[in-house]
Amino acid sequence: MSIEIRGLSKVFGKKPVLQDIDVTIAPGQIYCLLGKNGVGKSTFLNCILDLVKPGSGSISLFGKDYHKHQLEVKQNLGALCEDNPLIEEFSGIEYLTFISKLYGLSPSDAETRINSLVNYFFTDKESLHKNVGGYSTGMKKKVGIAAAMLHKPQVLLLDEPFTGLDPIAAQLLVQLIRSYRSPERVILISSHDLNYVEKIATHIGVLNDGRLMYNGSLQEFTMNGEHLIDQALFQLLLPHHNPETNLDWMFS
Ligand SMILES: Nc1ncnc2c1ncn2[C@@H]1O[C@H](COP(=O)(O)OP(=O)(O)OP(=O)(O)O)[C@@H](O)[C@H]1O
Repeated sequence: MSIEIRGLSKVFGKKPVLQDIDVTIAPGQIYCLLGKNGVGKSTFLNCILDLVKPGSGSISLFGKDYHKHQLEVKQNLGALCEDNPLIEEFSGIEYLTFISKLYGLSPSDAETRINSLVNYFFTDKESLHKNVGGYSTGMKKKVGIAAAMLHKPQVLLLDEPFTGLDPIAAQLLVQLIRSYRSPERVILISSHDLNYVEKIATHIGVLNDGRLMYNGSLQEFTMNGEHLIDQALFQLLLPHHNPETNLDWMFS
């Protein structure tokens, strides 16, 4: 049931973004991928989603080679992409209904699941009957997350799920992700929101210079809670940073 990645590399132009990455993300884990802007987190997720073609390497999900068993793998995969593409001319309800049909849910199952997700995430349910094109960033994000989870995928990938959510919605998402975790499911999340990462992660991966600079448990990362997660990340990525460099002109 795991995600197995071996020798994954990707070059854009002349820039190596991912270099020979090996990682296994096991069932039951909530694996949070961290790293500076532009380091390749979305590229990594998009390779798993088959949205970006890797230069080399192999990806298998639940023991099945992605390319040999595309349909079976994709049926068990749910994803929120960073750009969260929705169909702007549909209402939120129409969009979720459309997604439920793509995954072959029966109309009654679809209705039950959509209603419960809508009740969970949206206080203003009226707006879900208006076109998605007029939604705020956070509302679109909630629709995207609901769409990713409607079919109860075994592998859930969420790229920056907290960005744009208000603190209430973000906390609801924290609870939802925690409850969704099970020994049969793998959850992989890319995020800069360390407060929320700290609440959900079982495992952490830190991408830097194309490689996984850290890959292990959250506990180990924070040295059993001795460090806050942001301190641990800062220490790992910028151990020699001098905050006093050359900004005197701004503060005088
Ligand atoms: N389609 C593309 N063509 C060319 N370069 C790309 C493409 N997609 C991404 N890149 C480059 O690959 C690098 C990694 O981008 P990516 O979006 O994966 O980073 P990220 O870690 O998700 O960044 P952020 O935290 O800012 O969202 C960046 O330098 C980006 O400019």
